[in-house]
Amino acid sequence: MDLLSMLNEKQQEAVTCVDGPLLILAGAGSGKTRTIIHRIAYIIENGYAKPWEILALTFTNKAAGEMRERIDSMGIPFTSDIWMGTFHSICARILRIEGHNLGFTSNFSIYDDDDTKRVVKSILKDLDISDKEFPVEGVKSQISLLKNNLETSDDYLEEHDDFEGGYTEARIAQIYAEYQKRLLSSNAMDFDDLLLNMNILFAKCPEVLNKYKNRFKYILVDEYQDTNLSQYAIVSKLAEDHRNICVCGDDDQSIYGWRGASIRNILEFEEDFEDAAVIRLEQNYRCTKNILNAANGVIEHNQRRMGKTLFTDNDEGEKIKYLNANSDLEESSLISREIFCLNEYHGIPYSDIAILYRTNAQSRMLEEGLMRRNIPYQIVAGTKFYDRMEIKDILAYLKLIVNPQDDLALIRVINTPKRGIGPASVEKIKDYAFMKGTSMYEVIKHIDSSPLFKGAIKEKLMNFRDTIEEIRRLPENNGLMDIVINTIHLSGYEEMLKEGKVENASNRLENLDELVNAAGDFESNEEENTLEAFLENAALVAGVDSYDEDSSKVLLMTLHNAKGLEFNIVFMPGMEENLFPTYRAVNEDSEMEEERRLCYVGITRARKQLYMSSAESRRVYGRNEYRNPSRFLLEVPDELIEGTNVIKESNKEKELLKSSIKRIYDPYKQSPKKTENLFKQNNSFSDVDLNPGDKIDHSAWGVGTVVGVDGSGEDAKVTAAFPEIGIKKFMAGIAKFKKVQ
Ligand SMILES: Nc1ncnc2c1ncn2[C@@H]1O[C@H](COP(=O)(O)OP(=O)(O)OP(=O)(O)O)[C@@H](O)[C@H]1O
Ligand SMILES: [Mg+2]
Repeated sequence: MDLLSMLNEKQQEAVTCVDGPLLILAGAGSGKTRTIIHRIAYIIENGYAKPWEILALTFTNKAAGEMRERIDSMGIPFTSDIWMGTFHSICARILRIEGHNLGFTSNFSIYDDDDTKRVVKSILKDLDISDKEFPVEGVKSQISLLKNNLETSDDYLEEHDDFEGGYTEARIAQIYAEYQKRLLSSNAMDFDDLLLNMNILFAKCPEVLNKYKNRFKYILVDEYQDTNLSQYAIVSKLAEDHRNICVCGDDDQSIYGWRGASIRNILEFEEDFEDAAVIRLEQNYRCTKNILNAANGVIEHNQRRMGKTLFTDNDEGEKIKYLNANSDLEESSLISREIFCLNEYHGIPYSDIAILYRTNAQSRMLEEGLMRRNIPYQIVAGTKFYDRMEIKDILAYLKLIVNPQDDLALIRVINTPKRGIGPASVEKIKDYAFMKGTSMYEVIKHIDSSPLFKGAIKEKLMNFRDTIEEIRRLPENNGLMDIVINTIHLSGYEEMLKEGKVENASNRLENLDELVNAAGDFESNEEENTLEAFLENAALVAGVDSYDEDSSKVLLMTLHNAKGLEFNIVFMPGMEENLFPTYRAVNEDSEMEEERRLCYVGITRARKQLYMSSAESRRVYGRNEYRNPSRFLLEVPDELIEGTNVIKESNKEKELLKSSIKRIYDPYKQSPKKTENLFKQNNSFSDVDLNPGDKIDHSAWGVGTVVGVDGSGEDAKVTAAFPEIGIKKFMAGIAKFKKVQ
């Protein structure tokens, strides 16, 4: 197959200059992902490397699956041997083989968000730290940020072991160290550990690093603008000898700064890899002219850009349609009516249509609108099927039989279904295991000969042990699907649900059926179809990995989840100030630029037609709030956007609208002083009396919990924890926040 004929000249150049560092820097829809796919095929076909000598990192597992399929369809053999996946899944794979160097066995568990929170909670309890002072969510994000910036718990503890140097930091250091200790003794890693431990492993065991340096002759990274320091460190170490690293990205699409991703990685690639070739792709193949120009018009308002030009030979296409609604309810009706018409009168399949929104909370209203018109839809959510309670319970049984050291899994299942083993007994087992330096299951396993329990409770524990041992024997003569079916049965879970005493029992039974199906699919489709591999997949697969494109349903997802994807028709609802851009960004230039990049990502997902909409009032925290249209709407050049018959403004009114928006945000650009006054005026941030435990809404960091207050009045120093952001300190008199009830 002629691999080059389907590419333009620049793309061909990017595919054929195989050796040495290469940065493909290009705007949306210019074929970066396509170029990566062809480059891999080219490398293999021309004998530069075998499939198993190539490492390709993608942003989602779904993207990796699609890449593999595409390469396969080009007639390239052994594509399943290419190391292709997300950073997390590739690291998990390597750590299964090499983790013993760090004290993990190959069957370590992967803890998700919820598991992580449970561990933090129990540490706070054991160390007698109040979760009012250190909210679980805040501690969790703080640890995550430290990990992604390559701060190990040992280093951090060393730097902050002394309370004089900062109470909060010292406490966090203590919790972080204990957290790592517990994960290690449970033979478990959280998501960030997969990356951090990989770095620690490379630093600690040069021979392991060398092994993988030699194995991966070519490294390719898609969506490079959203890698964090920890990820960057992994690829740059792997590539430091041969330097055959090709990264592609778009600085204008960097949207994960809030999660620790660093645009620095793309900005400084040329410094990190001297004499790197840089190829710019300038032709967009995805969007109509109008859509592309609208996207360009918006992103131009950002200051911090590397600067790119992007053109398309595609048709001009339709103008962008703006729907203006009275309320969020009306917005959802307008959107579903439009979708209904597109399908009914224009024959557009539902699966061509996507609704992309800023926050998950917007989906409920949109869903209701679609339901009213019987429009089939599918939500691609960040929360996963595997997050449901019943699914997690059964997976915990499976995790426990794979990794008996996993205390968290044990605690989850020991009394689910109810077996009369109460918290006091669990605590007793935990303490005893701690004293003996062993796992809780190990204690239960030898409960017969243990003096720890007597009588009825001993019997109950022995029964539980027998159940687990029976489940443990399942893999000896059962395939994956039968293991799952039998676990649901033997654990007593099925009976519990069938008795109907649990809320939503029938729904949960259906979900468990779905889990059985998932196991069945995995068993027949995956080459490595072991229970271990299934559990790993369940831990790492995200909602966005599992949606079905062929299902003839409208897709709903957040703008963040839509990265890298394309749809014929895109709706962007909620184009309002304080929603998109989020209110957190209004006073913070760098956050505003990230919001604008997110808008650019949204617009450029559309191939043929884009709708944007806003509501004049929206229910927020149970109150109706008056809304102003988003500044991003007005940044779309006038000639590219049109109202439909539902648009209410006359041109004159539109002008008024525009000037009202200017009034809202122009002062922010002027002097900081003015901004502050304006903020105070608009939001009535008056003097507030704060105490630890109070919830506040901060202009930049969102809703958080006050951890400490030092001093009083305007000069008081406030320490507060913000989910996803971490612990922040600020002066009460200067910061912009309000107390929330
Ligand atoms: N040379 C080409 N000829 C025809 N179509 C192309 C060409 N290059 C890319 N395309 C098509 O353009 C669309 C966008 O390509 P691709 O998804 O690779 O872009 P991208 O740069 O990765 O976009 P994003 O920044 O959104 O990730 C795809 O449908 C792709 O098949
Ligand atoms: Mg792409």
